[in-house]
Amino acid sequence: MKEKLLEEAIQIRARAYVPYSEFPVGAALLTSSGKIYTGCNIENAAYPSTCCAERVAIFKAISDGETEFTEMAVAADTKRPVPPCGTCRQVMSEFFAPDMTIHLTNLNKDVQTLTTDQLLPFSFQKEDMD
Ligand SMILES: O=c1ccn([C@H]2C[C@H](O)[C@@H](CO)O2)c(=O)[nH]1
Ligand SMILES: [Zn+2]
Repeated sequence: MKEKLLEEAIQIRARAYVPYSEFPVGAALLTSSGKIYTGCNIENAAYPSTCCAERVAIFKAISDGETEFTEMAVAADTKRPVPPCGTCRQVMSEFFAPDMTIHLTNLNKDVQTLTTDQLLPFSFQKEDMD
């Protein structure tokens, strides 16, 4: 499944709306029921209104009623496997198990696989507000 997710993440970059950065990113998220949700980055003339590929994929899945995820892939044309931004890491920590695997890649298919907790250790959680 890892290879399929990497391929889908690379392919969905074609749908990215990136007139400002010209830097398309793709993501593919696997649910525990076996469904794949893809996402691409969607930019805006008001730059901070941009949504990253990772969050588009996660929010598509959540809005479809999905709650359990097993694996994610993220791809961009980078020298090293693309590192997700801090906001996406925080959103991943909200919805993914601490030991869920996230495959980061580039167009050479160099892959770095990390867990949610490795991407954002000591993340703020809803239990911290109890
Ligand atoms: O992991 C990442 C890193 C960057 N971007 C997007 C945000 C913006 O559209 C562009 C440049 O930062 O890349 C993502 O979608 N995911
Ligand atoms: Zn991000």
